[in-house]
Amino acid sequence: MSRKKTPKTKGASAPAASALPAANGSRPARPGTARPVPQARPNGPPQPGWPSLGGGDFYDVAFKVMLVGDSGVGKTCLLVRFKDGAFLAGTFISTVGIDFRNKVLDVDGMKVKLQIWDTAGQERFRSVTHAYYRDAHALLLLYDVTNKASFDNIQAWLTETQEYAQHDVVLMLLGNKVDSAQERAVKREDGEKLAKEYGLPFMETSAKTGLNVDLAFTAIAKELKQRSMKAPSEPRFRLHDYVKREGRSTSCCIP
Ligand SMILES: Nc1nc2c(ncn2[C@@H]2O[C@H](COP(=O)(O)OP(=O)(O)OP(=O)(O)O)[C@@H](O)[C@H]2O)c(=O)[nH]1
Ligand SMILES: [Mg+2]
Repeated sequence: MSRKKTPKTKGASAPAASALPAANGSRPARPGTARPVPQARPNGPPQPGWPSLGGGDFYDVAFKVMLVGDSGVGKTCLLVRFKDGAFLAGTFISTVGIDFRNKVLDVDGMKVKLQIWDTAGQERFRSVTHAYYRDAHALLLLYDVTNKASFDNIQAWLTETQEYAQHDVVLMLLGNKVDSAQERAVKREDGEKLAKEYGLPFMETSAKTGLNVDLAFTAIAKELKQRSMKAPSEPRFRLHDYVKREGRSTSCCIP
């Protein structure tokens, strides 16, 4: 069994479209940085005595996750919340092209690296994002609960997904900005109904408070990890059940 270390210069499988710069002050998107396939190690428990994983450099298996949805729904903020535990308040700076961040999670004793691609929601970048769908192992479809149009557009995003993504891609629907209760324009039940219609796991999130943010990515990591194991020793992970059980609603909790 070998434990992988995030290479300084990464593989060159991503479409060249990632050469577009990011306008949001994060690292510019670089070409050729995506990993094409889950890099599963042979099954088995992690070896003792490996170097400290403090820097998040080492991983057993890696997956590519994409955030998609209309401009302004909070994709970049969700990613920043997950990666850095912070909220990008203030002026909204729309993503240009595509950007990514890596995060390694400990999932039941295995280091799962998520390479998370933050796409631009603006129409003019659509052709850029199309090129990335095919390598994605999971897609998080976001709408903004204060913006009905972003919810109505989810069907169009699903159509794109069907057209460009792998048929077995893991999907999850997220209604973001639930902290803005006064401005809510999409009821939780409507999100649930849409999710049910398409057979998607669903949660409401807030990049501002952090509600359900870690949970959404952890659920995806668990599902992808399990799928990558040829003969899983653990009981089958059920994404829908997990999200239903663990997801919190705005009324019940402080994240
Ligand atoms: N109240 C609240 N505001 C949020 C939340 N998430 C994002 N925002 C705000 O919504 C605006 C848009 O957020 P972004 O994350 O940049 O949106 P995006 O989906 O990445 O937009 P594009 O890059 O254009 O596709 C910003 O002003 C954020 O501060 C949230 O959970 N709650
Ligand atoms: Mg963005």
